[in-house]
Amino acid sequence: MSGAVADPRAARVFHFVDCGYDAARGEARLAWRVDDGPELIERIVFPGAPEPAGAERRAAFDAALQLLHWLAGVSYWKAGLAPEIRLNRPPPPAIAHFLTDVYVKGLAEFGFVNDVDVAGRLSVPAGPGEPSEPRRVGLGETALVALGGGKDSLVGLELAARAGLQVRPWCVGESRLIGDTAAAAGLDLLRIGRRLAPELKAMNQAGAWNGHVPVTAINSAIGVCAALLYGCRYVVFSNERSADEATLTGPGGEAVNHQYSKSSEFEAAFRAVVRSWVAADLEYFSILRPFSELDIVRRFTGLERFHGVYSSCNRNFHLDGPVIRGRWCGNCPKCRFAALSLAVFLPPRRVRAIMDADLLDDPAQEAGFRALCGLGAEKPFECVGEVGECRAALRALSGQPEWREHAIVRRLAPALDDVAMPALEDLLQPSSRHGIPPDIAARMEGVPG
Ligand SMILES: CC(=O)N[C@H]1[C@@H](OP(=O)(O)OP(=O)(O)OC[C@H]2O[C@@H](n3ccc(=O)[nH]c3=O)[C@H](O)[C@@H]2O)O[C@H](CO)[C@@H](O)[C@@H]1O[C@H](C)C(=O)N[C@@H](C)C(=O)N[C@@H](CCC(=O)O)C(=O)O
Ligand SMILES: Nc1ncnc2c1ncn2[C@@H]1O[C@H](COP(=O)(O)OP(=O)(O)OP(=O)(O)O)[C@@H](O)[C@H]1O
Repeated sequence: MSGAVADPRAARVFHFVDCGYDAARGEARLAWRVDDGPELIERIVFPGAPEPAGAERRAAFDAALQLLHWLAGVSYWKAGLAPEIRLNRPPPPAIAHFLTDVYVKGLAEFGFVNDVDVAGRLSVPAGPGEPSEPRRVGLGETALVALGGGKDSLVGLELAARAGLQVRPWCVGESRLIGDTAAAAGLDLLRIGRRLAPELKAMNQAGAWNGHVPVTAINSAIGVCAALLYGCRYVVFSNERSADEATLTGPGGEAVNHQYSKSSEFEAAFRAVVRSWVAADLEYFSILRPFSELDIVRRFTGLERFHGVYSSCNRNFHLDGPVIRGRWCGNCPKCRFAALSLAVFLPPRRVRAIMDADLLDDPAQEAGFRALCGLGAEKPFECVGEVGECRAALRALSGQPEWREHAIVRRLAPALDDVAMPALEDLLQPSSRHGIPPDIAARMEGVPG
């Protein structure tokens, strides 16, 4: 028996057992099993124990919960990479294809780091038929805007509000820092609970496969469930166009993108599945898709009320809470990218006030900044801007008297003469490629940048 723990890598069959919603407790229960091991149960808690109003919305919610069950299974399937998958409800072929794509591309970093062929091990069986006739469920006008504690979602929240959307910020998990950002916006935060199956920890300790998962895909499906429970028409994420750049190219020539489930490819595919499988009048989109990371940072520098509460450092966002004392660890790719990008638009004094450090003047950080700029090292597996953006940012700093003598700028600027990079002005131009509903996109055009 391989079961859930004994030897997690000996898994043969991964079962999608079932999923359900207890409206009295506001709790969704998602269950899987590896071989004949115990059920692995993940719980999602929706505050206020909401119930979907009416039969059509109930049917749409059941479909959304099913979609969440299929997507959240990635955390548990990846632990054993069982070659056979059995589903209590096999998806129609188009959705089986979508799930295969999300698992393979969303686990590309996992596969690369572990040197394991995810696509070769994955087989998602399809059931008969296509998604049924798209249903319309008649939701209210509120926009559920996902918050992640960082600058992107705060710029997204601000933009949505300024474009006239009735915004309701929400997040998955207990992060206090995310709560602080919502408070700084003067808005109540809808906090959705998520408890992974406790057995996963023991499986990891027993040597299960482990690595990065497409967490934004899971959060997106949770957002769609919430929209149906709370009666909101829009599920808004703040994923930037820079998230489309692959982190690196794998040995078979495939793109390995740490941010796959933030990409426009995922967004478009997920939106199509939501429309056909869940509800045709529920809108899922990223409000920041037209913008580069540098443009988002430029916009963020004007939102001073968030500067003392937010953080982009992922050391804040572990399931068991932060693993740092302050808001910035000061020594990771995200902290370095924050320092570099803020510096393009703010003087040293103000960057130091935000991050409590001046990373651009710390020679010990040179290798990390080289990696961001693709100067002899690979782009890191983290949510950072494009290599071209980092180069353009550094080049801009080399022309600014208050930054050009900083150790990192002085050391790396000469290397920029030999590499290609986009012009900063081009990076600050919005793109017209996005999935924002046309009426909202039109209203966004009137919002000052
Ligand atoms: C905070 C963080 O960076 N976590 C990554 C880290 O996990 P760690 O063990 O250090 O801490 P936890 O996040 O608390 O995870 C504990 C274990 O649980 C597994 N797990 C967690 C969430 C989940 O949905 N499924 C899971 O199986 C996890 O594997 C741990 O064993 O390292 C892990 C392994 O590489 C990463 O998987 C953890 O990443 C989290 C899932 C996470 O939330 N990361 C975001 C900060 C993140 O990377 N966001 C991306 C979004 C990209 C996307 O395509 O969605 C980004 O900002 O670019
Ligand atoms: N705990 C969470 N609950 C719901 N949505 C989340 C959560 N964490 C991140 N997100 C959303 O996922 C997307 C990607 O997160 P990301 O970390 O890039 O954004 P951020 O935290 O706003 O900005 P930054 O780039 O500064 O870290 C954003 O839309 C964000 O709102």
